[in-house]
Amino acid sequence: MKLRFTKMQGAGNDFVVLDATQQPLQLTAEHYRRLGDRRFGVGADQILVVEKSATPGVDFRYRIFNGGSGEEVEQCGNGARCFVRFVHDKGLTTQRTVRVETMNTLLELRLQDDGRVTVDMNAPVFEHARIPFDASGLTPRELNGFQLWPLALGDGDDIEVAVVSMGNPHAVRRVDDVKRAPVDIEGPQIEGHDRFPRRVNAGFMEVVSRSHIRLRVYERGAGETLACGTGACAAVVAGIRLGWLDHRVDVDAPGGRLTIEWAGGDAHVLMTGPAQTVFEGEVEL
Ligand SMILES: N[C@@H](CCC[C@H](N)C(=O)O)C(=O)O
Repeated sequence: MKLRFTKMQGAGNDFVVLDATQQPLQLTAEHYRRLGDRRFGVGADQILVVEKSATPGVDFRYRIFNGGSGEEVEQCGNGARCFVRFVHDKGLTTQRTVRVETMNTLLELRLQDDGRVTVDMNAPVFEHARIPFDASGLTPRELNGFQLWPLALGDGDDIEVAVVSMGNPHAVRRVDDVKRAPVDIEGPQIEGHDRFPRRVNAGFMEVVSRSHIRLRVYERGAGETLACGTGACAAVVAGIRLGWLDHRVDVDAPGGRLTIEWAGGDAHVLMTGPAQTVFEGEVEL
């Protein structure tokens, strides 16, 4: 089977984007892993499938598959920005504000005049059952009315994480120097920790000032990526709840900068950042 694709990136988080608006795609997890494979396929952190929506008032549906595992997941912030760029560049819409449904949410996205995209990422979710996170028997450290949870890792060390869902699960750990953070060792241990029944994205956040953090994320099903949009939202939300950050924060990931705004409470999280096409191609699967 031959498949046309667009390769895109947002702050270095890279995607294979497939247009399924004209006819549905019948791909398996193995196909998605193959597309994500940097040696035997195209290479991408995630594969995004753009479809028509059957819901009134919603412009598109887009589905997200992790490139490492091939599993379908709920949410992808950098992917959402690339999705908007894609539907514009392909002439699938001329609207600058687009409404799209993912597996579990509706997002509203706005293509800015400078080419960046702002995504309304909805309100963060803290209920453990909805993350999901199993805190039974754990005693958290309270800070500013929010909790840091102890997590025992394989080597016997206990770390502390804040937990939040941005539609997908995140554990955020504060570190002194993100360049030296043990992302490659602790990342997989946190991702597969049995306190997270659906696994988790593991963020390592260095607080530079109240409006600036540095962040690395070991993503569920993809490994460490150059940026994670939902990870940036989760880190800023956790940092605000813990009293470390103000309401508008620049997040420097290894691949670029995202700006995250959150007023707290039930307010929606806004994420702004770049989205670019890298090349187009055809692949034999
Ligand atoms: N790169 C993403 C997140 C993609 C999904 C994630 N790996 C998961 O499994 O939840 C982003 O920009 O948010």
